Amino acid sequence: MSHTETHAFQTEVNQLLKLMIHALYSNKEIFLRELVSNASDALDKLRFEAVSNDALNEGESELAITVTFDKEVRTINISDNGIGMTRDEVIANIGTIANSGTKKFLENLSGDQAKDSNLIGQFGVGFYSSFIVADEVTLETRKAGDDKAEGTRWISKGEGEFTLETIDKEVKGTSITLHMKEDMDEFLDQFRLKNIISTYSDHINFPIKMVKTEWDEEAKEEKATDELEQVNKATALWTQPKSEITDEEYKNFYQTISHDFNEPLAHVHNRVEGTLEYTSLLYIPKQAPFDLYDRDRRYGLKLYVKRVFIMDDAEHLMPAYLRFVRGVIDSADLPLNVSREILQSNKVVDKIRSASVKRVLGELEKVAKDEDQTRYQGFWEQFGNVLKEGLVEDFANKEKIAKLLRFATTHSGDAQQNVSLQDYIERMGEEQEAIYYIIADTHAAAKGSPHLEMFRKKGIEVLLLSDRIDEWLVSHLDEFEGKKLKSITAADLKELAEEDEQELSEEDKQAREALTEKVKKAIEGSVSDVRITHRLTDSPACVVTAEGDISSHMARMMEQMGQAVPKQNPVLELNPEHILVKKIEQMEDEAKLKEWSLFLFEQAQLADGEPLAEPGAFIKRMNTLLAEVM
Ligand SMILES: Nc1ncnc2c1ncn2[C@@H]1O[C@H](COP(=O)(O)OP(=O)(O)OP(=O)(O)O)[C@@H](O)[C@H]1O
Repeated sequence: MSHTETHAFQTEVNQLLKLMIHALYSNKEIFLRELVSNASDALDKLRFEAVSNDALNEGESELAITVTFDKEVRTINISDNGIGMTRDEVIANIGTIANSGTKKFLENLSGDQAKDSNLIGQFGVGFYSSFIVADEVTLETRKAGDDKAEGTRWISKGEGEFTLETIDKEVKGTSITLHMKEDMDEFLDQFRLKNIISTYSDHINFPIKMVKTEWDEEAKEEKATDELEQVNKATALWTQPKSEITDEEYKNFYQTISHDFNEPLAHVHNRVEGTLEYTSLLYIPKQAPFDLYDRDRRYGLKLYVKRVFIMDDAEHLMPAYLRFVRGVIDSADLPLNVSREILQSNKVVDKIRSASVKRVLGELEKVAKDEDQTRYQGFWEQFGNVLKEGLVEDFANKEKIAKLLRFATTHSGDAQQNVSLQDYIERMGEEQEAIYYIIADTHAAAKGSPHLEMFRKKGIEVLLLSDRIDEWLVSHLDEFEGKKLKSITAADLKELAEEDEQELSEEDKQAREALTEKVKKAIEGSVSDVRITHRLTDSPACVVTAEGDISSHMARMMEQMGQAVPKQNPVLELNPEHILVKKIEQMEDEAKLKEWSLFLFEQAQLADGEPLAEPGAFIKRMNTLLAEVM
């Protein structure tokens, strides 16, 4: 005798369900696409596993999905004779969110349903979409090859709990019955269901069957017969010639394989024949999933061998920096029993991968060249920081990736990253040799840095970098099209100095030397050197990294990551034209000189976003100095 156990959903599942029902209400019919897509995955898995273990077929030769409905009792049923699930798998897959990233994400929701529902696009839709249309869902499943008495029935109203029961199940696979909500009559209709299937699931690789109906002349209506008929084409979309596939079909196929309810940004579809034979259909999504930065996240490509599904998440087919690409690769050259280990060091895979990467980058280049920049801007906002990883990861395509980068710069001054390195070079003056950048913790800090003063005055554009990965990025991108990339906070910026120095008299030069010596002596131990600046016009002082040292921004990042960073003193640069510096130059009293010099040093550190060693001492010093002059 079986007994019924009641389990509570994880709180996160409840939250997700509520959000999904709210967000997808106007798109209700996708529940069918999602369930059919899951059924198709289950058939794919069975077909693959049965290659090496025929017993899993349990004597059934045809793999298919059946969709039926019952108007009287208000139910729709979607069944497959695929791989099925064990009881433990049901618990793990349905009603739990194993992924820690999901939990973290949900903790960040605002509670404002309208606002949060925009975020649902970052999730896969999947099984839970059943609850948009159903007030109770019954899932019955049995793993292929298991004892027929070992089936599992899962029932839930989608309100906090589900029950589990062990049942006899004759046919392997999964059967899902949706008890439809009161206002969902439209779906209890042959024509409507058939229509949804042909819109979204025509190219599912397996037959989808419905009960055949016949016109009953007497009753003047369609009547069900005992026969089933196939209602989809069941041809894998990627095997069709490009010219015969509509945009709508490409879009629907994307949504089916990705469980993403947004449209894709772009796709590339190629058939390759010759020494290698394969087809690839690759999609670039519009919106990043919430777990794009989660290390445990699965990758998006499905691998097929001669139309037989082999595996999901075939991460060797795309490098990590293109992990957002979804789609299908179907090879005629790999063996059916190919494993993840074999994929790791396989020449065929390497070739497919490098050609696929080129296609994706080529497509991005095309989108980037569009006159209307909104599509590329959208892509960049979602995936720009991931693409930057490619500069380090993919040496062979470094140039191509560098061309796809976009930056905020002093040209417009706003935070939007929309300037390419090519745009920058086109705007460069003839005598400018380098591409200049500044890195800070935030865009505002970069934009407000005193280091920019001279660049502004001379009309030289500077890249304003403030993404965490940027420090790493510039350390791997020394040059672009023959122009060096140079930090404006680095020690030597001689090119800015030359013209200034030529105009100086010998006397002025000596005075400046005396000034720097004096200040250096006054705050010895805090700075590695004191120099006259070429960078400032309005501020009295700034700090720069001593030659050979790592930048202060990098040092801060390393400290945050718990790494030991050797103590390094910066160079203090003084602006001799500034009134405060002029006053210091005249100062005789050593104690006073020390206080003023420290004060300049500390404010320069603050302007650089640098935390002060002793903030309390700084405030005290400032107040004393203010009181003196008031
Ligand atoms: N018909 C089915 N047969 C066998 N297993 C299934 C079936 N439907 C769902 N599952 C299992 O439940 C899991 C969760 O399904 P769900 O639709 O929630 O997410 P998913 O298919 O993994 O897609 P995504 O997370 O991208 O939305 C699946 O990964 C699969 O293991």
